[in-house]
Amino acid sequence: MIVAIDGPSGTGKSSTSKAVAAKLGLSYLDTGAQYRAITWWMITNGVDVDDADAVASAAGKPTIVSGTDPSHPTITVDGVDAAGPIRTQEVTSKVSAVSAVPEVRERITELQRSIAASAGQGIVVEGRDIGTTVLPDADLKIFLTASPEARAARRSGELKGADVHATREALIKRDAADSSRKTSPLAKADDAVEVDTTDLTLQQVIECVVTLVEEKRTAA
Ligand SMILES: Nc1ncnc2c1ncn2[C@@H]1O[C@H](COP(=O)(O)OP(=O)(O)O)[C@@H](O)[C@H]1O
Ligand SMILES: Nc1ccn([C@@H]2O[C@H](COP(=O)(O)OP(=O)(O)O)[C@@H](O)[C@H]2O)c(=O)n1
Repeated sequence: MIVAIDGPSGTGKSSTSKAVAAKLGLSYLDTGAQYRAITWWMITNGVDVDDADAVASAAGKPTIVSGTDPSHPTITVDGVDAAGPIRTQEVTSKVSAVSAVPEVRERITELQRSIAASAGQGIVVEGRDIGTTVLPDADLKIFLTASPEARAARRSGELKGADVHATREALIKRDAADSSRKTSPLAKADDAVEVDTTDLTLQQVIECVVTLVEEKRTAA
């Protein structure tokens, strides 16, 4: 069972995917964490993230390893735990530039496909282009949405004290960059089920996705 969950930032992809995977005994992959990890490596190694050629030449250098246990997801870069550093404002503001570079996407997509192929019990993979590009044959595709206001309120709740207005503007800017890039943009697959989470609790979203997976399993 391969489940692809895509959507913009703050729609609930990570929390939903982790909970659904844990409940159904599936593995879990946060593909945004992988793009954040390669961005962190570029920053740490002095690569100018706005120089696409420099990013492309360095794309093959870091070794990124994702742990796929939904109750304890991990990410390392060259053997170093990157879970903390990949969540800084600096990485968040630079990740869209790095993830738009085709050589980066090629490398990370290959990694994602090999992780999905080796997940014995199945996997929930969340990101921006999973249903459209990475795993177009996924058994179930979900596209989560929510209003920019709801997403900004959720995100600024996490980043304690962050200004909701500034958070909303940053989210909108990142979505626009992710949706307009040439290679594998953020997009809903034609066969994805769209779930608007604006007025749903996280628990309701989890139940909705679990029901959809169970329906697929029964039909298979
Ligand atoms: N339906 C929901 N209602 C309220 N808060 C939610 C909901 N879904 C997720 N959240 C909260 O919003 C924040 C962002 O969720 P997250 O799963 O990280 O989104 P994404 O992975 O899409 O960026 C988290 O703090 C999460 O607990
Ligand atoms: N499949 C994916 C996942 C993430 N990304 C990029 O990685 C960034 C960070 O993704 P994320 O899922 O960690 O973002 P948040 O929703 O947590 O803010 C996105 O803004 C995209 O630029 C991507 O290009 N393709």
